Amino acid sequence: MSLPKAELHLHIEGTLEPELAFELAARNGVTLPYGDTDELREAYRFEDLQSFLNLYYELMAVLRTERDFADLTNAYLARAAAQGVRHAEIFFDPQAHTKRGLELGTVVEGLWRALERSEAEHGVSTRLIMCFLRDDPAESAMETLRAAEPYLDRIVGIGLDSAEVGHPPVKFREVYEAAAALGLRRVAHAGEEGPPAYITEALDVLGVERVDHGLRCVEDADLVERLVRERVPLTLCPLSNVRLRTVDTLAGHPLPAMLDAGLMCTVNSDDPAYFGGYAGDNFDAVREALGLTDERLRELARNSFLASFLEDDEELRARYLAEVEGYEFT
Ligand SMILES: Nc1ncnc2[nH]cnc12
Ligand SMILES: [Zn+2]
Repeated sequence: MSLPKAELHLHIEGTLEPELAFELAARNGVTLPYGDTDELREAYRFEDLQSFLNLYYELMAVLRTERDFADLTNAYLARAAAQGVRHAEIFFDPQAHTKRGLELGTVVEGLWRALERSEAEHGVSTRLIMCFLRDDPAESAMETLRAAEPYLDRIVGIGLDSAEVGHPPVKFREVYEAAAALGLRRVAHAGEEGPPAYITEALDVLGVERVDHGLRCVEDADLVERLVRERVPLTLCPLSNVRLRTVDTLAGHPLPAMLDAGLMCTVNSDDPAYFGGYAGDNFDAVREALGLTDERLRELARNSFLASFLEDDEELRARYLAEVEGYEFT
């Protein structure tokens, strides 16, 4: 769907399509344990978040040089632009690369090569959000934050991702405090597989401004009421939820009830190469499976720009919002 939208929950490593994975493997002399792209696609049947993460981290082995990160990002931006994405706030997982021996600079410079040309080449404005792996020690996150200080002019904020259950937000209290002191915006995955209490903790202990997923808030009426009252944006990822089995079917997704409750929902793609679709595909899928009206879809698009970190360019945000209001559905 070409409805103008911002993508607020997108892991750049999760945009690695099988074809590009094999191309980069050949370029870098990396052997993948899959014969071809069809065999690799066969592996995209996930039981839960962890079974996906295992493949996600395995395939990162093909990303080795600045050029690889630039090519990956350019490929994403082209696909996103074709689906109406006008602004993208992009996550990356520095520790997943530094633990493989890459320099943080290789990753950031590579991403930046694509991002700095994105508005001119793809018509997509961008921001970069550095995520910490919550199943790694908090000390590693703190070291990563310190290592990123030379690049903070290119990084708008921090996030928290990877295996959620057993790794509550409070584990990263000091890291988030340090990031806040550096002027970084704060988001975190919470309530994807983890309990509603993790959402509350992300708000109260980490001071997050958006909750990534936040799906399981629906289990706690008081929490829903709070999220509505405080207008906390939730970056939902419907196709991801189906593939990772956090919902049984797309038709049973709580998105319509969440919108009816007054929650500030947005729709995003998470790891589109793995979950069957980019941002526009997610909009198409919820329209089809959940019967969302055009005005509901417009609300989701409006929310995406309102929830974006465009405070440094309110003129651009206003332009995007005007595009949303003027969009004619087909
Ligand atoms: N959906 C997701 N949840 C947690 N960590 C992730 N890393 C990449 N995608 C993720
Ligand atoms: Zn995610």
